[in-house]
Amino acid sequence: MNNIKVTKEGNLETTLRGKEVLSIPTLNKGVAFSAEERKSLGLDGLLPPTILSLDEQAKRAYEQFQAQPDRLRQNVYLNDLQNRNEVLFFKLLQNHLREMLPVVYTPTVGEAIQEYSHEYRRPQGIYLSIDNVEGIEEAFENLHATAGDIDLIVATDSESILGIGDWGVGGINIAIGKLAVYTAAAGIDPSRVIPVVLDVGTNNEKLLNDPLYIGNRHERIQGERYEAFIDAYVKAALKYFPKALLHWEDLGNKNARNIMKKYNHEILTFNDDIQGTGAITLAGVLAAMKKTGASIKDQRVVVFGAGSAGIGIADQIRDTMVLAGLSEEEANKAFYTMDYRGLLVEGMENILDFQEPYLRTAEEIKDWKRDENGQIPFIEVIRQAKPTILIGTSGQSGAFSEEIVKEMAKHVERPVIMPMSNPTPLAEAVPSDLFKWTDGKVLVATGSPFDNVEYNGVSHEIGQSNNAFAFPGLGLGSIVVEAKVITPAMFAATADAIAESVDFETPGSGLLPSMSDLQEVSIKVAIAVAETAIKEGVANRIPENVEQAVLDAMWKPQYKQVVAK
Ligand SMILES: NC(=O)C1=CN([C@@H]2O[C@H](COP(=O)(O)OP(=O)(O)OC[C@H]3O[C@@H](n4cnc5c(N)ncnc54)[C@H](O)[C@@H]3O)[C@@H](O)[C@H]2O)C=CC1
Ligand SMILES: CC(=O)C(=O)O
Ligand SMILES: [Mg+2]
Repeated sequence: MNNIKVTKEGNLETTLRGKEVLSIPTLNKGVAFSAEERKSLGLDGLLPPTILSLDEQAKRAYEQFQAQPDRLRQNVYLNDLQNRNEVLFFKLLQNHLREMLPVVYTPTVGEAIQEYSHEYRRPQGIYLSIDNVEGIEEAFENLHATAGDIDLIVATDSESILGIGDWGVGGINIAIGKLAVYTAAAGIDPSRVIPVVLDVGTNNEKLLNDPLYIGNRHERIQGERYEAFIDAYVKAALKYFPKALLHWEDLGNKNARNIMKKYNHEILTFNDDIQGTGAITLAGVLAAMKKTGASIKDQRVVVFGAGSAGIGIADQIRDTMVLAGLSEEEANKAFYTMDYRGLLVEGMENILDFQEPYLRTAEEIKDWKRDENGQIPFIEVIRQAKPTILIGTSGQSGAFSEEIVKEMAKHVERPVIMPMSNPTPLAEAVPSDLFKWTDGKVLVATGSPFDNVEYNGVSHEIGQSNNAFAFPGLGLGSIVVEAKVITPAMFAATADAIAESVDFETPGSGLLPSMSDLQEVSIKVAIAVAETAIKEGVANRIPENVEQAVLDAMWKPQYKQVVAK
C-alpha cells in the first residue's frame, strides 16, 4: 500500500497515525508497540500502558482461542485476529500449527464457508462480480498496490468447494485458508498475496433464499460470459501484478480443465485440485512403493470419483508409470475410473474429455456383472480389477465399506487406500475401520486430519494426503525463480521431495510426513521446484544459491519496527 513502505533496513515506514495505524493488520502490533513507536505514531493514550512482547501476546491469544466453544467459533476468532494483527495471527498459527491447521483449513473452513454471510464481519481480499466485468480493473486499482507488490493470487468461483458443493461468495474463505497455509508452511509474505472470489452467482437454493446472503443472488452464469469474465480477471491480475502466480481453487471440473488448457502453457498458474492434489497423492503412492518394495509399473488403481482431483491424480501417477518404462497405453490401462454411475466405460454418455484416456473398452468388461441399471458397480470393479491402490475423491461419506475393503484385501498383501475427500465427514472411510477390516495391513492416507490408530500395540500415524503439502512449496519455489510457467517436471519434483521426507524407520509412521513437519517439507519442495524450473529453462531469475534464496525469501512472524514518515 502507498502509505506503508518497507525500508532498506527492514522497518515499516508509514504516513498513517493514531487509530489508522491500529486498524491496519499489517501494521498493528497492539500493546506490543514500543514507547518510542507510540510517541512517533500518535498512539499515546490510545493503548493500555503496559507493553507486551509478541510471545506474551501469543500466550494471551492462545487462551482466548481455547476459550471458544467450538471449532467454528475458533475459526471466526482466528479470522478476526488475522484482520487485527497479522504477525500475531501467524505467530499463533506457527506455535500451534497441528492444532490450528484443521481450524483455518479443512475441515472447519468448510463450516466457515457455509456460514459466511452470517459470520461476516469485515471484507478480506477482493470480490469480483460477473455483473460488473468493467469493475475488475477498478477493484485491483483500489488495492493501491504497485506492480512488484504481489506474488500470489488465489482465486475461486466456489462451484465445487471441498466436497460440499457450491457456496457462492463464501468461497472466498477457501482462498483465505489456502493463503494462510502458504504463509504458515512456506513463509509466503501475507502482505504480498490476494484472495479473490469470482462471483458468478450460485445454484445453491439455500443461499439464494437466504435474506442475509451477500453474494450475487442469481443462478451461476456459464458459457461465453463466464469465459469472458475469467479472461478479464486473468488480464487484469497480470496487468497490475505481472509476476504473480495465479492459483485456481475449487472450480467446477469442466471449467477447471478448460482454464488449465487455456492458460497453463502461457502464464505462471496452476490448478490446485487437479495438479496440487496429483502431486501429493503421487508422493503417497511413491512412499507406499518404498514401504512395500513394489514397483509403480505393477500397480492397478481404482479412482473412485473421476472429477478434478481423481483424474488429476490418475494423470500424475500415469505419467510416473510412463517414466518408469510403461507405454502411455499400458499406463492408462492401469486405471479404473468411476463416477456416480459406476465404472467409466467407452460409449457411456456425458464422458468428460479428461476422463477419456482411462475408459475401459466394452470388450474388456464384457463378462463383468452389471447392476439393474446396466452399470458396473464398485464391488464388481474391485473383484475384477483387483486394485493395489484405491483412491477416494468422490465426496461420498463411507463409500469404502467393509465389503469393498475386505474384497480388496483378499487380492493384495498391502492395500493402499486413500480416502481423500474433505471435509472429514465426507471421507470415504475412517482409518480405524480400514485397519480393522484389513487386519492392520492397510497403508492409508486421508485428505482431512485423523487421530492416530492404535492397532496391535502400535500407534499408527495417519498421513494427510492433502495438497497442503504440495502447493506452498510449489508456490514459493516458483516465486523465488520467477518461473514463467509450471512444468510437469516441477509437479514431479514436488511429489519426489514430499516422498523423500516420509519417515520409513519409525514403526507406525504415516504414509506421508507428519503435519508438524509441514514447514520443513515445504522448504524441500520449494528448493526442488526452483531447481527443476532452472533445469527446465523456465526460470527468469537464477539465484547463485537456490537453497539460500528460498530461505531468504521466507517471511517470518516477527514484528518489524514501525517508523513514522
Ligand atoms: N485431499 C486433497 O488434497 C483433495 C481432496 N479433494 C476432495 O475430493 C473430492 C472431490 O473433489 P473434486 O474432484 O474437486 O470434485 P469433482 O466434482 O470434480 O469430482 C467428484 C467426482 O465424484 C463423482 N461421484 C459423485 N458421486 C459418486 C458416487 N456415488 N460414486 C462414485 N463417484 C461419485 C462425481 O461424478 C465426480 O466425478 C472432494 O471431497 C474434495 O474435498 C479435492 C482436492 C484435493
Ligand atoms: C484440499 C482441497 O483442495 C479440496 O478438498 O478441495
Ligand atoms: Mg480444493
